[in-house]
Amino acid sequence: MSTILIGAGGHAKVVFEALIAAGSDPTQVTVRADHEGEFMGRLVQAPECLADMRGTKSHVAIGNNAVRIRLLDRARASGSELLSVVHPDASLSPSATIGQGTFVACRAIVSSQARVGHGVIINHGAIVDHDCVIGDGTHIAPASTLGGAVLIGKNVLVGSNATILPGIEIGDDVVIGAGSVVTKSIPHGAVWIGNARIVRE
Ligand SMILES: CC(=O)SCCNC(=O)CCNC(=O)[C@H](O)C(C)(C)COP(=O)(O)OP(=O)(O)OC[C@H]1O[C@@H](n2cnc3c(N)ncnc32)[C@H](O)[C@@H]1OP(=O)(O)O
Repeated sequence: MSTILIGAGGHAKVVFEALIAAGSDPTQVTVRADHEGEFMGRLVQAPECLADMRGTKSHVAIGNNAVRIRLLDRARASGSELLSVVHPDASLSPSATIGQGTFVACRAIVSSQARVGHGVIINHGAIVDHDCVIGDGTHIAPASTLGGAVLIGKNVLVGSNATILPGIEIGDDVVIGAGSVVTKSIPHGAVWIGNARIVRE
């Protein structure tokens, strides 16, 4: 069965190399995007091929959460089997689950009984500790750390190197700035930037 990588930007390069590292036959991987040109030494095909995707596996490799979910829904509706990609140097607990079309990058850790939704990115070196739940279309950016039993909604961006303390709940459509330390639960749609202040001296 041929594999279609949808996207030809920076995130797609990472997913492409992970696919190959995980054992996919490079000759069976085609790259489709809304611009033609070269991608990692191969030609990009125009996206009209997405109209009928029966008999294919596909992975949407686009960093923007909303665009990724839109194209993932389209690929599914066109009959494609949504492929999850786990880099062989990621650590995925046998008791964790990941949804369709999710990507787990090199050196990421998804720990015991974590539940990761569809179309999620767990990027390089991110830690999703035990019992975390991550909603569809969320991106856990490189080197960020979720303590145990953190609950994260849909379409969330956890910026690079952010830390979320254990048991915190994050609503849908939240953005957490790079390097932030999240010490309180965050409601839907909010933006959290920065670190906790001193509360005792
Ligand atoms: C492989 C990859 O690259 S994966 C990519 C992962 N992406 C990321 O990690 C990026 C996460 N995004 C951020 O951190 C962004 O800065 C956001 C979303 C939090 C804020 O973006 P914007 O709304 O555009 O805010 P803007 O850039 O206008 O900054 C507003 C203020 O917050 C400050 N600020 C922005 N981000 C941060 C941050 N992470 N930490 C501390 N301060 C910040 C800015 O300096 C600015 O301060 P000022 O008003 O004193 O000048």
